[in-house]
Amino acid sequence: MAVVISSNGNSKSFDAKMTVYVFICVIIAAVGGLIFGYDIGISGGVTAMDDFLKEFFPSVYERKKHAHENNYCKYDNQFLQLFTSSLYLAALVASFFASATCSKLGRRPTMQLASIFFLIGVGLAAGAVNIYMLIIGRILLGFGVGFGNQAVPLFLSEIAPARLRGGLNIVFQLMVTIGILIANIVNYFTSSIHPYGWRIALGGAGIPALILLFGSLLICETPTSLIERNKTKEGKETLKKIRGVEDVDEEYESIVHACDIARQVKDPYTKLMKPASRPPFVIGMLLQFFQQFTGINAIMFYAPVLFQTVGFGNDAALLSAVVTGTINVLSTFVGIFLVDKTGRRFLLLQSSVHMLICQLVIGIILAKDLDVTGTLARPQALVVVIFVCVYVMGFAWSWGPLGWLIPSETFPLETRTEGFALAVSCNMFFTFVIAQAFLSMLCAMKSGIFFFFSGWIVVMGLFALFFVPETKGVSIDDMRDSVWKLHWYWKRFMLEEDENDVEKRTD
Ligand SMILES: OC[C@H]1O[C@](O)(CO)[C@@H](O)[C@@H]1O
Repeated sequence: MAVVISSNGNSKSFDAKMTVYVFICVIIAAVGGLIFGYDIGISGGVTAMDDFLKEFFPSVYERKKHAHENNYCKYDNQFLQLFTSSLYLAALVASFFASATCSKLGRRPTMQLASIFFLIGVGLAAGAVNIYMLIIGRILLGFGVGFGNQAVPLFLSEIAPARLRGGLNIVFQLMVTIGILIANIVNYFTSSIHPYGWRIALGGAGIPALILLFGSLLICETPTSLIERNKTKEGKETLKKIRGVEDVDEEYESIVHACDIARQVKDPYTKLMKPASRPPFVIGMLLQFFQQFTGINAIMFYAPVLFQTVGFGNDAALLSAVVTGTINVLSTFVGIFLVDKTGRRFLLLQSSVHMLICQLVIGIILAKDLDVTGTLARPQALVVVIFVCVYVMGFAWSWGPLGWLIPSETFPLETRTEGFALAVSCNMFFTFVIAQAFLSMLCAMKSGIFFFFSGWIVVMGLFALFFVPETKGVSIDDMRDSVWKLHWYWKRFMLEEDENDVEKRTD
């Protein structure tokens, strides 16, 4: 599969306007990110709603009602965690199928399939009369996420003029954060609607799913996908339409050339295992692991539960989640603004120190000041919320968007989509692990969970310091010469590959 993705806008620039049509396409496609964010944000609120618990998890409800002591454990239930995490497991599996439909059928049909999965999933989850319907609904939503997260970033990158690709890449993450925020607001209002507020909350995802379904009838297929599937004439016409200029020959030729090279690589997954692929592969996969082990989703999924756990009432807990959601969105704009100015490394390193301090402060307050009923006095609870907010800020301008941006700009073209697909499924896998384990970990480790994540933040900060080179301003097709070959550690893999090539030639 051949995809031309540039994320820093420094690759060859072709004549192109930012057309209204491209703008509409970007907004419609990015609705896929919004649905993903909505699903992330909604489950924490729903699992804190009494009506929902009474209907599907009566034992958790009873425990919650009588929870005075051992407050950390009132939500610890594998089925309840499965409600949240089944979606990510399904998305992980689906992203491999989505990678195939993306190349065989195109990006647009893959997005349409995503919206159909979303709609059926929403119907089942919101209309659920038993736990099976609920979980199957979440699984179908997960298929939607898998198909959407594979197709949308590729679509955005291929449709955007080269000089705007970096910013547009982060629009995906921006929409994710907006989706989380909308879900937090919906949770806040629907929690007081009895007995079916939770159905409205889960059903809310139907609106963006419909927008994606009908909106995707208006948008075009990407030129790369058309040319890749030998629809060269249509590809060229589409390129003219989205670029708003008549002379697109140079860009058209470059896509044809990229497709030719990519076709020569018979097995991109084998190629990914070769030494020369080691730097982007290791960095791409580890960034996903680290992104999730910052502990962000412990906060995102369970913010309302977490705030309740540390002593806020139901309403106040949901409201605090709305505040963190707003900070998440606003701080992502900071990331968009800074990423090409300060560079990637600065953001990764700054935020590691920043997030480490926050996690430690939260951990220390909880360890010291939680009383026997598991609640905090108001002043300390307020400090916890403030540090959660400051923590979210740091994540939102660094490990959040860079987790998607760096893998999309460091793989060479011939393994770019496969590498990216692996990164997406890796992200889903670790999101699943955190979603499934967090409540049990919170129950077992108590405030220690924050020290656990602090430990990982130290590791990722050191990894960024020693192993993530700066890619700002480097053309994406020049990573090998300008980045990897000059890096103190990664250069050995380039030399190994060069030596292998020489040996092959002399044989
Ligand atoms: O904004 C936070 C959200 O961003 C992600 O890392 C995706 O990039 C999610 O896993 C997380 O919930």
